[in-house]
Amino acid sequence: MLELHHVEKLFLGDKGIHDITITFQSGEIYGILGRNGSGKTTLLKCILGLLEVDKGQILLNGKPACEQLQDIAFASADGSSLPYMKGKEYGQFLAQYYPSFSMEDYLHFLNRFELDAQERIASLSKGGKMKIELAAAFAQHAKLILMDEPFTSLDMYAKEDCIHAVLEEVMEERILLISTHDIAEIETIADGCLVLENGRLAEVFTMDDLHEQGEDLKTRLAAYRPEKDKENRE
Ligand SMILES: Nc1ncnc2c1ncn2[C@@H]1O[C@H](COP(=O)(O)OP(=O)(O)OP(=O)(O)O)[C@@H](O)[C@H]1O
Repeated sequence: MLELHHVEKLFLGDKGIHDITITFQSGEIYGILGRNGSGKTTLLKCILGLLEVDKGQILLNGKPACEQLQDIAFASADGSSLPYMKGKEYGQFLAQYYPSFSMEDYLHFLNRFELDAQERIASLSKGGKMKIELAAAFAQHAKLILMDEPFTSLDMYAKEDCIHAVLEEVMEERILLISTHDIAEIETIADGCLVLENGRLAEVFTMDDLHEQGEDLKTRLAAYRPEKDKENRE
């Protein structure tokens, strides 16, 4: 279980995230949605301990998440891999740090994503770099997997592969949080979504509830379109 209690991280000018309280159960996939600048990446970085929170608590299975980094995987479109390494070397590097990292699984995912393990990461395309991140995140066998914009640079086939891999990797003891603007993809895989607006938790819903109400993500998110935009479209 991942619990966030009144989490706050503010940058200059009151930007960041304010008073976020939410709980995710193991076995769940949640989409983190919201307009540009709404706080999605900040939230993920706080959970990962890359940003120190100003207030609040983040607990993974009852203990501070920042003390369990071995159990948290992060795949980001910004790239956290080491570009001067070859794909295979990067896996060997990670295996030294994460006891649960499986080199066999990592190479399996590289192969599945049609990546050459001997190619230098720096020379890969944006989508190629994202695939390295995803392969590393899946191979870490972490209890919590955080993905920041995983679909953005993937082609349609790689998106499909990624979706299948995500679904295969979800297990009872694991939580996946995916920050994304790709609502078609997240609608396919998520159990639920949370929406951030100006750094605050605007709403949380399960996909079952959404569909029972006869809505889809696109219609639900239309409520967050700025008034000016709405007027221009009418
Ligand atoms: N290191 C930082 N210093 C100052 N302000 C920051 C910093 N990081 C983020 N912010 C601000 O905090 C707010 C939330 O940013 P964040 O990157 O979390 O948004 P986001 O929802 O991930 O956006 P996007 O969809 O564009 O990726 C923005 O106003 C951003 O400018």
